[in-house]
Amino acid sequence: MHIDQLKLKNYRNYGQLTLSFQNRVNVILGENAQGKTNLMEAIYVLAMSKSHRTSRDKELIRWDQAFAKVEGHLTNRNGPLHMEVVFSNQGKKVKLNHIEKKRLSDYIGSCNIVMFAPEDLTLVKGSPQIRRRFLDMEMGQIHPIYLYHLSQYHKVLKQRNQWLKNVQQKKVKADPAMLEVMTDQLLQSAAHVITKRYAFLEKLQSWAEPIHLEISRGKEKLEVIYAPSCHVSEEMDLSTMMIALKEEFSRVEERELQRGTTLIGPHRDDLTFIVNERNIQTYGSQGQQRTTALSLKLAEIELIKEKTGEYPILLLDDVLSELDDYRQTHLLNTIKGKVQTFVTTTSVDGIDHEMLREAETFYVEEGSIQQKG
Ligand SMILES: Nc1ncnc2c1ncn2[C@@H]1O[C@H](COP(=O)(O)OP(=O)(O)OP(=O)(O)O)[C@@H](O)[C@H]1O
Repeated sequence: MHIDQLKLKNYRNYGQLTLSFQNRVNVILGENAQGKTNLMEAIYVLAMSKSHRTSRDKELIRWDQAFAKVEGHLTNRNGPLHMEVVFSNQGKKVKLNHIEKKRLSDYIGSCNIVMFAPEDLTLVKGSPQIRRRFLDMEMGQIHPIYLYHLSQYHKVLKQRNQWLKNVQQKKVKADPAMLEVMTDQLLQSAAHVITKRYAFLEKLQSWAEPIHLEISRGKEKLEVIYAPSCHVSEEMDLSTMMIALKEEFSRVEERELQRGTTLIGPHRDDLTFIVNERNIQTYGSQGQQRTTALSLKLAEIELIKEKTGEYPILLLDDVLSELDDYRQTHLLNTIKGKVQTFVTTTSVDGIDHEMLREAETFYVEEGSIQQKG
């Protein structure tokens, strides 16, 4: 799958912009703060209908403008595809082949994207939130139904948390029947989310392990493990998981009423990365963490290919220079000739790879772009 043309209107620091891309590698060159990441973000937004770096859609609209529009002509295995996202005061609208889609899950998944940005290098050591976000974003693309269960979960979680808070502040009575209704609703979506996460991780692991072994020159065995916030396990099917969750919720009920919030569930779950049987969150070197992040991204690319039948578009935002020569070469060799790739960098000096020499180059300066073949 690839993007042939991207059009932006009032997006971040771009007024109006139309760019045509090469099927393979496109290099976006420019000084700091000129709009390189904004361009990558726009491609991400086109695919996912939201930004990878902010949840506030308003930030995407160019200052003092009423709306922002990202539009793309793409080609996938079924032929040409037109995608469009508009942000305005009335919220967000998405269109697929010029037809508005009311449900985002009917839109997301039409264009698969893998983004590798400096933030991803904190995937291992950063907060659990970063790892959950990684799971949610990646899974949402290949299993739109996952997004449905996840949004149901968050909807009920919000209500349940509000109610628990009201009880804690003695604004409402702790009615056990009320709590049970909300808990039952919550654990149903929770069970869907958790079983799907387990299944996804098993697949991801099967791709990431050999990739990681290769990048570490045969020295490191990577395991990615789901770390749930309560006693559930991979072997449980959906109904067993619901029964287990019910027990877990009754176990923490009193504490939840005291604390005024939901203490267990997918919003508290995490991932653990083990290399050669050691947890690298605690013991990993910087290099091991980088290699892990890279292995996971490369695994995702293969996973998407396996699931959808075609390679995703790859966005490498300012990360090539963060990797050493060996990892850079490994990354570029892996994607060579098969994945449409966008690379941003302030300079190509330190990156010596035939792929970049053959690439289309775009120079970004203060929200305007010049193309050089
Ligand atoms: N909504 C907006 N409207 C107008 N300009 C914006 C908006 N949001 C961000 N900008 C501007 O975009 C620029 C940042 O662009 P971007 O993040 O793409 O930088 P970059 O080229 O990737 O730089 P770096 O190499 O430092 O990451 C800043 O000058 C910022 O002021």
